[in-house]
Amino acid sequence: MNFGKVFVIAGAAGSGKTTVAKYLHDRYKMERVITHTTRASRPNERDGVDYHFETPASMNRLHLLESVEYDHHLYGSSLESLITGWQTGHDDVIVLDTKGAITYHQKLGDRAVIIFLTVSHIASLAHRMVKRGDELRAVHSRLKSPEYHRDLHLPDELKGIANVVVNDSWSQTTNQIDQIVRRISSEKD
Ligand SMILES: Nc1nc2c(ncn2[C@@H]2O[C@H](COP(=O)(O)OP(=O)(O)O)[C@@H](O)[C@H]2O)c(=O)[nH]1
Ligand SMILES: Nc1ncnc2c1ncn2[C@@H]1O[C@H](COP(=O)(O)OP(=O)(O)O)[C@@H](O)[C@H]1O
Repeated sequence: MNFGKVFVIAGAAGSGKTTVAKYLHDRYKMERVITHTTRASRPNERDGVDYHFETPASMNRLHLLESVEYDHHLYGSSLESLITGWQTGHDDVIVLDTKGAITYHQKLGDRAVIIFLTVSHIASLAHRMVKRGDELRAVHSRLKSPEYHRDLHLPDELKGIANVVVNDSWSQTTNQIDQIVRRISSEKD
């Protein structure tokens, strides 16, 4: 089988990770890797499409490549789902926290293309979460969590490795993402 790349989208809550993952799927046919979580689904989220929604017991039975605790809930991804994506002949795209991005870099090396999203004004993150339809209680919990504050900044382990994209203007973001995809694809040739 032809193993491809996995584009790992990391960054703070509300920074646009899911939006960028959807763009990479729509524009470049990348396969979205659906990860597992024990958190409750949000309005408009569907099981098997946005996440595989799990109970702590069902999460425990999975064979995960890596897993993390984020804002009191478990999240994890499997090697099997990466391989299923590559079997389509396309690259994969996955949305992870920065701890997961570090693990992917350590385990997969150049096969993992890390994109770290940030914004110029931190306050816009909470506004985007509210606009997205998150419950206010969930937004407050997120803003209080140490993981949210940790993921505002690029971790030392990914300095010089991750492609940093400031997602203030969507048109500038797509330009930058297009440049990254072109560079990676020219390195493959
Ligand atoms: N390490 C890791 N992180 C994950 C996984 N699935 C989701 N995440 C991350 O967990 C964090 C919380 O995700 P979510 O509850 O959907 O909140 P959001 O960032 O506001 O969209 C985000 O940083 C996700 O990227 C996974 O399988 N592994
Ligand atoms: N450049 C941008 N300008 C304004 N809103 C944006 C931008 N990028 C994403 N959004 C919006 O911000 C909200 C959060 O984006 P999302 O992709 O869900 O973030 P994350 O997955 O990182 O939590 C969504 O409603 C999305 O449509």
